[in-house]
Amino acid sequence: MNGDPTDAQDIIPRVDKLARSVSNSWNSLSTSPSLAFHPPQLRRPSTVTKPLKPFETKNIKVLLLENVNKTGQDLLREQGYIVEALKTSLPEDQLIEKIRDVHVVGIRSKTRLTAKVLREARNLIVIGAFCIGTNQVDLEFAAENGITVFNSPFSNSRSVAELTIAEIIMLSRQAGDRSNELHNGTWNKVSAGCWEVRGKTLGIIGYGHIGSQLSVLAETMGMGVVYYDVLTMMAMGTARQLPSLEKVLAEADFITLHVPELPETKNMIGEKQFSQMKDGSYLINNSRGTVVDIPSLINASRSGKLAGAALDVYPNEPGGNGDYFNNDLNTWTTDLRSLKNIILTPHIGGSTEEAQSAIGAEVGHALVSYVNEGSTTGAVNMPEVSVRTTEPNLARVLFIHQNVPGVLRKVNTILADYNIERQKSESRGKVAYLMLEVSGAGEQEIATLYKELESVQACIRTRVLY
Ligand SMILES: NC(=O)c1ccc[n+]([C@@H]2O[C@H](COP(=O)([O-])OP(=O)(O)OC[C@H]3O[C@@H](n4cnc5c(N)ncnc54)[C@H](O)[C@@H]3O)[C@@H](O)[C@H]2O)c1
Ligand SMILES: O=C(O)CC[C@@H](O)C(=O)O
Repeated sequence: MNGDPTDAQDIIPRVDKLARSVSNSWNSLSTSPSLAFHPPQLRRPSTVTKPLKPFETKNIKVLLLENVNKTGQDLLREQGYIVEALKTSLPEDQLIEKIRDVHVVGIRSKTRLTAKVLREARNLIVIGAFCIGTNQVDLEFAAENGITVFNSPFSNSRSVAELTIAEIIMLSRQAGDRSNELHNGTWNKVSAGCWEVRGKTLGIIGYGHIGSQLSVLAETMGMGVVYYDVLTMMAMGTARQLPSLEKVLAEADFITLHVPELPETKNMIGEKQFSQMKDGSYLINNSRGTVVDIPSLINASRSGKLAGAALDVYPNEPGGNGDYFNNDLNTWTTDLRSLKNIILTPHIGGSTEEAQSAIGAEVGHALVSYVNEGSTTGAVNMPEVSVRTTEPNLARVLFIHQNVPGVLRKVNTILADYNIERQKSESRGKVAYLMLEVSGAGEQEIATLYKELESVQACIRTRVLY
């Protein structure tokens, strides 16, 4: 990352340097910025052969995939980081090649950052998921290897809720089919099986950010709302929480899914659940493709049990744009395309200018704040720690370590001769994060301190900002 080839043999004795901008509002340290860290798989005592030096911001390498919004890209470029932005995700082999060298990676929903991929990402310190879902990242492996993950928990929620409202009306009026027919030259003016949504019941599965926002919008259109959530959630307006999925399925005219991808939500709606729905009901899935068993949906649609469906997400989605649905992306793609009154959209629920720009700003700021200051506020897999200071001439130590007894004692022994100005520590599962600032340490002392901290058995990753 300092321009040397990142050969594992070379890295072991090397103290890496990362950039720290002096010219941005996130930078609370006014001293010459510098940062050192050691890659996770090199977590063992090593000899620091090069002294720590203040470093250049241009040494931070960022890889952005999946067309991350310009707001986010600009924010990172303004820091002086070297940013490579690609429009698509990458197949695993190409991803592994690219990710080897970078300190920051930004993705959306298509890039799978598995343990296999992350193991190769020896310089990676942080992942930005420029979306809500983080199911595409092995969060536990990342945390246990000192890689912090950020997302944007609600910047696109409104966009998803609005799309869902549009789909409820479009399905209820069979407007998608009528539009397709007219595109093909056929005038087909019918009212049979077309309904107003006023007075109908919407069943929301997963009453979080999106589900609860949708609840408010649906009530303003005169719909009744019932919902199911594993947690007890405060009802918006006159909505009612029901005690089971089955009860919501039995009562609602429209079912809409807003749960995360989890082992418990896989095929949450299958043959049995379709049989529990009202005849002639509608299903909308704008959450994750694994939540609905597609062959069961095809059966329910063909049998007339379902009067319509809208799908924005699929168990298997392509990494970029193209004519994938012509080429049987999944075994059932052709069957799905042949169904009546089914709206198929290419995972665009959160794809609005407003949402993407807000996500770019939110995740971009979180990445800068982590790289430049070590702040994990809002991280999805790390203990949340941040320290704000305006004092000059401090060295900030960031120490991610295994959450085992005795570590703080060892660290404080190492630091015994320094004046610790402040110290914060938090744990989360198997990982703990200690952030502290010392005054009066020169470059040589910092190099020694770094070396000693890094040799603590439980150390996962340490960086020193000065
Ligand atoms: N189509 C898109 O473009 C798009 C955009 C944004 C989000 N999403 C997806 O939508 C999901 C929901 O988003 P959100 O922001 O509302 O998330 P959220 O975390 O705010 O809410 C999810 C809710 O689901 C509940 N839940 C979890 N497991 C459940 C289960 N087994 N049964 C019932 N309820 C359960 C949770 O308790 C929570 O209240 C995201 O995880 C993401 O995968 C899709
Ligand atoms: O933009 C995307 O690719 C994902 C959108 C959505 O599914 C999310 O999780 O926020």
